[in-house]
Amino acid sequence: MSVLSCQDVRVTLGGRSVLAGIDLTLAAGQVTAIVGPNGAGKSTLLACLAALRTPDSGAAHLDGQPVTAMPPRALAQRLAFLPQTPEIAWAVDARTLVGLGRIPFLGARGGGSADAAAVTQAMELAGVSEFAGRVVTSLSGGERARVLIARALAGEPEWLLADEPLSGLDPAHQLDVAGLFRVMALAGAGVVVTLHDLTMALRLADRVVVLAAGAVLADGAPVDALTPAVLRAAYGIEARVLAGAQGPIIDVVRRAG
Ligand SMILES: Nc1ncnc2c1ncn2[C@@H]1O[C@H](COP(=O)(O)OP(=O)(O)OP(=O)(O)O)[C@@H](O)[C@H]1O
Repeated sequence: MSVLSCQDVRVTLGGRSVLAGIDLTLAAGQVTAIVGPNGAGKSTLLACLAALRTPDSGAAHLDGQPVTAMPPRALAQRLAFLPQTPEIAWAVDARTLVGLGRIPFLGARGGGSADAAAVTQAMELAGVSEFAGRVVTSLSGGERARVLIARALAGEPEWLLADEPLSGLDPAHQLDVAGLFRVMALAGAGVVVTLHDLTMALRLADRVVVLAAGAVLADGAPVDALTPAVLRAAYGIEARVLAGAQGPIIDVVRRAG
């Protein structure tokens, strides 16, 4: 079973400690949600795990190898990163964009039938087959977000690190994408997502890591990590965990006094 981890990761930006020594060991086959207030360091942590940022000290490892020392192509064959605000500068059609997810696997002669099949399957899984011929810049924000999820899936990654992948999606598509993450985890992939929707974190994740001010405040099964006391300390809110029809929901009552 693949393991993605980081040890004593520290990042200082603009003279401020953004990550203050993070230790995490993430197992594949699980959905892990990283939650926490704005500026807590969630995106910075994800970037360190994906080798997109080199920490000032400490390191992230994939199966014991420092991610920043792995050849980018080898890492990209195993790990896909979905940024929070992806830019699409090219007016290409959606199928071409999703095909970019196969780049780490292409040989000198370009893609073959296996690559084409992976692209088709990724578009089906993400529910974007109907957009195949549409120019991506003409798609709505949520449609584009799902095409980018398909691009990440096209590489059939062992690890998917996604920064707020559900923001901008309507409730039905949030459920679809959450279900997709579950299917990936059941198939053995490691899925790590940052989320602001705490009820979604409760329902979607096997494990929740609560970051606040660059430190891990809680880490465990969702109902153990997202307690009223943790939410008060992390966000400064009074919240209740209620029984909903489909499982627990988090009712945010007010700011803590
Ligand atoms: N280049 C930079 N210079 C100074 N500070 C920075 C820089 N980049 C990020 N930061 C700060 O680092 C902190 C952590 O940012 P990060 O994007 O990791 O937070 P986050 O938890 O993902 O927040 P959000 O929920 O708002 O997306 C923020 O306070 C941010 O302003």
